[in-house]
Amino acid sequence: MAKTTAGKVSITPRPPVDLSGEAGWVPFDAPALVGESLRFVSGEPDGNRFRVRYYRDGEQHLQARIWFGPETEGPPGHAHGGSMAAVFDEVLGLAAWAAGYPIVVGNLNVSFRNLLPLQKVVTVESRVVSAAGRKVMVHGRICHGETVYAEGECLCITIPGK
Ligand SMILES: CCCCC/C=C\C/C=C\C/C=C\C/C=C\CCCC(=O)SCCNC(=O)CCNC(=O)[C@H](O)C(C)(C)COP(=O)(O)OP(=O)(O)OC[C@H]1O[C@@H](n2cnc3c(N)ncnc32)[C@H](O)[C@@H]1OP(=O)(O)O
Repeated sequence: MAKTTAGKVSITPRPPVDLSGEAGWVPFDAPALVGESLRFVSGEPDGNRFRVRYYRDGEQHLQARIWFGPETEGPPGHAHGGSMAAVFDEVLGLAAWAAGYPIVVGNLNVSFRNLLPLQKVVTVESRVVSAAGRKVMVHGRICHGETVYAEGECLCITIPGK
């Protein structure tokens, strides 16, 4: 933390983080699919909130590598639950779009399983598990290795005319 000449507090940018994917993952260009609107989570790739990179795995599932920066803090030293919910809203909604469904999120259930330490790179896995009529169900989890930090169940509703 440092004071600028105008007296405002500025937060020192953190160094680059490794958001590389696993073998067989292919980078996924989210803005090319849905435009530049995903700024709440993905908008500051060098900032201190989230840093995100999207991939598709060998089975075409959307995967995200996400760094939860210091500005996502909730419990001291750990990510705010709402920050994890925001990540699920974007990643699971985007997973439905990537699977060909023009949707908005109608309902999102999040189970917080473990406190997520700040400044950790985690993986957000996603699976489109069903599609019936206008309802598309997408499941996901925020995890690192064997540790699951949160699980999300997302009911997406297709937008008529899109
Ligand atoms: C001007 C609109 C622009 C829309 C966006 C356009 C383009 C988007 C372009 C790019 C997208 C960019 C990024 C995409 C990637 C990630 C996005 C992030 C995800 C989000 O950040 S997105 C924001 C948060 N999201 C909302 O802001 C939604 C607000 N909301 C609504 O817009 C309506 O509420 C809607 C459309 C959901 C439904 O409204 P509706 O009138 O079209 O349809 P209806 O109510 O009849 O529901 C039909 C059937 O779904 C069931 N159903 C509905 N809602 C349910 C619920 N909550 N729980 C359980 N079941 C539910 C009903 O029970 C019925 O089921 P049944 O047919 O069996 O009766």
